[in-house]
Amino acid sequence: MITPAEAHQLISEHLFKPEKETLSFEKTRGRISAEPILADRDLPPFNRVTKDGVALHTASFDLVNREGVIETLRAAGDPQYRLKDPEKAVEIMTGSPLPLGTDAVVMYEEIKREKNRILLQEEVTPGQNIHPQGQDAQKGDVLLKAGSRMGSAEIGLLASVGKTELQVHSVPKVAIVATGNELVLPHEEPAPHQIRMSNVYSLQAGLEELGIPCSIQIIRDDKELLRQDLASLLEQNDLLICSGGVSKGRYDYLPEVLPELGIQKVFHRVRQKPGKPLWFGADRTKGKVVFALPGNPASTFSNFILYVLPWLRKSLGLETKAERVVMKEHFYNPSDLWRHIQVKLVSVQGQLKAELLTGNGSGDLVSLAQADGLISIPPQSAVEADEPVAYQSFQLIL
Ligand SMILES: Nc1nc2c(c(=O)[nH]1)N[C@H]1C(S)=C(S)[C@@H](COP(=O)(O)OP(=O)(O)OC[C@H]3O[C@@H](n4cnc5c(N)ncnc54)[C@H](O)[C@@H]3O)O[C@H]1N2
Ligand code: MOO
Repeated sequence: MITPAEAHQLISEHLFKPEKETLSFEKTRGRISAEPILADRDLPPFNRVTKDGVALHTASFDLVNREGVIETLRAAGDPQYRLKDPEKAVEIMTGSPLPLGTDAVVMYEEIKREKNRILLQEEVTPGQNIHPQGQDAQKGDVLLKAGSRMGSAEIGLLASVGKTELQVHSVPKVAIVATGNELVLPHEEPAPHQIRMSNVYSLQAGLEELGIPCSIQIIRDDKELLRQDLASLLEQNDLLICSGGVSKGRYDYLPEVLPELGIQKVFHRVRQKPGKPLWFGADRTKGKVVFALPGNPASTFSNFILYVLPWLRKSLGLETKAERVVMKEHFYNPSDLWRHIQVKLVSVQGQLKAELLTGNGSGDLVSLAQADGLISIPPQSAVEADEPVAYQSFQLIL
């Protein structure tokens, strides 16, 4: 049996090779850019007024008596105005270009006003309430490097620079496969010996959070059916994520059927709990990869987090950050397997610490829903309270 580190090494030798594709900017959520995003003009594009009030020229306006007259009114969206009489002021709105011939804006709250006459209540400094042209970025500046993940803020940025189409890395076509005769659909009433399938929906939701669409297929524990259905799924997809049917059971056919379909086994079984029976295989010539995850809910989910996600990250050219978290309490792992333990992050005197969740083993989906992530403890080793340990968050950011 191989170690988790050896499994990671082997997985990284069979990465998906993304191509470049162009998407409309609103559709890029979760995707990784394949080109830099440049400022198409200075940001802000003009000296932008940041308060509703009046613009004036500090050297010409009567700042001794702090009084003067409003020459005109301009709204945001009006072309830039040029002050005609330097001793006067322009009534101006947030978002307008600063009128030529003025160098400060006084907000309404600091003005007393009678018709067109104004009396300033406070000192005025040149440059106040002005967001200078090009202060955030200059035309041609790189705002986001190629390889950036498109989230909500990034999509707003694309809109602001008029980048309505973006080259991104393609993502693998993914099918999620549930196997098992005991499984029924979530809306069905299970017989006493049946269970509602849940794993595939966790995986689907996880992939969707990453901007990766997928299909779901349920296949009964029937060798011939598996052969047929998997063959057609392998035709149409780059990645299959199976859940269940990889252990020692009489009906655990995947390790036998997948190689018959050209998916060579890279490894089966990892020295870890949960998720020991993890099976990974690939068809190098066709560039297909299969993760067959053990069916217990906690095993499926932890293997997805610990192996499938890093595979996706590496395939898309993203680094995986090695996270660490401080333990709240002591833990000893007496077994010869790596233990991946669900933890909840709790605040202890202002510091986040990992509290162990003692669920009911790999089949326990209830404790999984309370966990924030997993810590990994090597075999026959202890971690003490306040000691940092390897941590993998359940937050599915690629
Ligand atoms: N003789 C041995 N038996 C088992 C071993 C072993 O080493 N020797 N390993 C155990 C471990 S560890 C795990 S984990 C499981 C993995 O088994 P399978 O991958 O073959 O999974 P199944 O037997 O099909 O299902 C296990 C369990 O999970 C439930 N399940 C399956 N699919 C779903 C789904 N989509 N949603 C919710 N729950 C699902 C299934 O009903 C079973 O209860 O094998 C041990 N056995
Ligand atoms: O490795 Mo299994 O996941 O303990 O139940």
